[in-house]
Amino acid sequence: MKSAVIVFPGSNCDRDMAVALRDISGNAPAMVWHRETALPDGLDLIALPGGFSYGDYLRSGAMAARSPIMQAVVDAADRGVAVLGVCNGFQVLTEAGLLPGALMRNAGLNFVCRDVALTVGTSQSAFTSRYDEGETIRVPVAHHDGNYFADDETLDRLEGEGRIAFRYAEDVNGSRRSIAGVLNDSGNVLGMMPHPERLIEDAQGGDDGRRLFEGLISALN
Ligand SMILES: NC(=O)CC[C@H](N)C(=O)O
Repeated sequence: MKSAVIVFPGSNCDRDMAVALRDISGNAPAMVWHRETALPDGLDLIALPGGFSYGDYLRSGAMAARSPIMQAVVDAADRGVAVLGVCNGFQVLTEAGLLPGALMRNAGLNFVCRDVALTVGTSQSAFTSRYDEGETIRVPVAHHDGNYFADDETLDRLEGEGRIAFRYAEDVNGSRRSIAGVLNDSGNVLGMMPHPERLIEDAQGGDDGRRLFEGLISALN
């Protein structure tokens, strides 16, 4: 599998994402600085990592979504290349219009940094194929802007089309309908606030995040 990790000024989970992709796929991803305007040829996966791009100024992800590389990311997503946005990466994907909705300040106005229980919303996507629908997993979150908002019509459509990949199984940040991760209408773009790349081996306290990468890699190979 050929992958790339986009690095923005203020990204801080780019190396964790690179280690997860390298260890699980056997190939190190290309690290692509946000000022580039083209991606490497033949990519199977583009990962937008967590962090605090542009210091979260304006709105989390808003300025990164306008970085030069993002046009190439949008074009690749439109061609069907898999795109995974984690935490700040999810915020960038909504700001770039690749996913519906917005990530607002957490309902409690606190930065939430802990493992949370998630329910898998669908196993009918490359990203979630190694999970069972309805399964509960534990994955860490670390964010202050994870409160997912979309209007009722959008939420109904996401539910009806099986595009809610993960839900919080406990109260975390006030997200509407407990949404923790959503897919685009083609199923090749996933944004999620929890960090699967931080939980890929027992030394990290568990490996519930590993199956996301395993499923994706087997679907893309
Ligand atoms: N870990 C992260 O990616 C943090 C995301 C984001 N900047 C927030 O705190 O909401």
